[in-house]
Amino acid sequence: MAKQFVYDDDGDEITAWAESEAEAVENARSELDAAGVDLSDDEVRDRIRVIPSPQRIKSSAEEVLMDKRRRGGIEAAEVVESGMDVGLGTGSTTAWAIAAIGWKLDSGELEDVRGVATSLQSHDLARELGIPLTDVDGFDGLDVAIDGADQWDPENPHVVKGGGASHAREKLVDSMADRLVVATDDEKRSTPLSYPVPLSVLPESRNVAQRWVREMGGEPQLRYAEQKDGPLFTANGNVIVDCDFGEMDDIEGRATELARVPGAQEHGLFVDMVDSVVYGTDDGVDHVEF
Ligand SMILES: O=C[C@H](O)[C@H](O)[C@H](O)COP(=O)(O)O
Repeated sequence: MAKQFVYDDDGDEITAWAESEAEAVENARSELDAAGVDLSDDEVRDRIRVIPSPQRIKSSAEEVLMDKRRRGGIEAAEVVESGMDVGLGTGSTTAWAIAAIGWKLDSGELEDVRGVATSLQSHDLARELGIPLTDVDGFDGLDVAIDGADQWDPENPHVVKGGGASHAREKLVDSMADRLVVATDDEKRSTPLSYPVPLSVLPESRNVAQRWVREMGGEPQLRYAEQKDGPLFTANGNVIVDCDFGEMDDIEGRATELARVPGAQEHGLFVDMVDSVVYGTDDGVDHVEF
């Protein structure tokens, strides 16, 4: 995980990013010297916190560090209260929500929160931040889930998810929550939704699935891995067909059709599941409630 040093002196914020604590102290030292601030190494270490590392997330470093995603994620964590059981989503925006929950537990602002991760990467981030974790078998339901979106609709409680191939476990965890809060940014807003829908299928059904999607009027694309030959495999050993239908006016109809594809495991349409959207903008954060 990456480290961030934060120092706020009368509203002047000094930040130094690094991959290790030693590097963070060193970077912080040069920032502090330049600003003429005198802090001991121990004081510097006290102000270093864990932040999401771009290497562990599908998105590029630029996306992970994008201000509006960071703002959206951190603000979304405000819904978490002490004693809650929380679904922890996946992606560059939710990573900031997970980080913010960890910081609040560390400072004592939150107590007795348990998380259920929607992916290995969210599990590892939460563990490093000291968030107690369990799995779906430990619960009948969760108080809230915070998750990202590849596209969201400001007029309807639906999102497209699965850009990071984690939509199956996300749907399981998110559907268990009394409230699903989507953490995102204003650039992913669209009415109607039109983002290609990820459909995870058994590897053997990849060609059949693509034929079915073409017959539905969609344009299928098998998702290929980076730094590995051939298709990308999900955490459960399935492959992904991204299905481009253009604008989806009948989202319930699309969801039903996709679920019928032979060998389909899960699709990335989250229909009627969203309770709130918290989205970062160029100059702040906004909310939509459903
Ligand atoms: O499979 C990945 C998830 O559905 C993510 O929540 C989604 O791709 C959004 O991720 P990000 O916030 O990185 O754009």
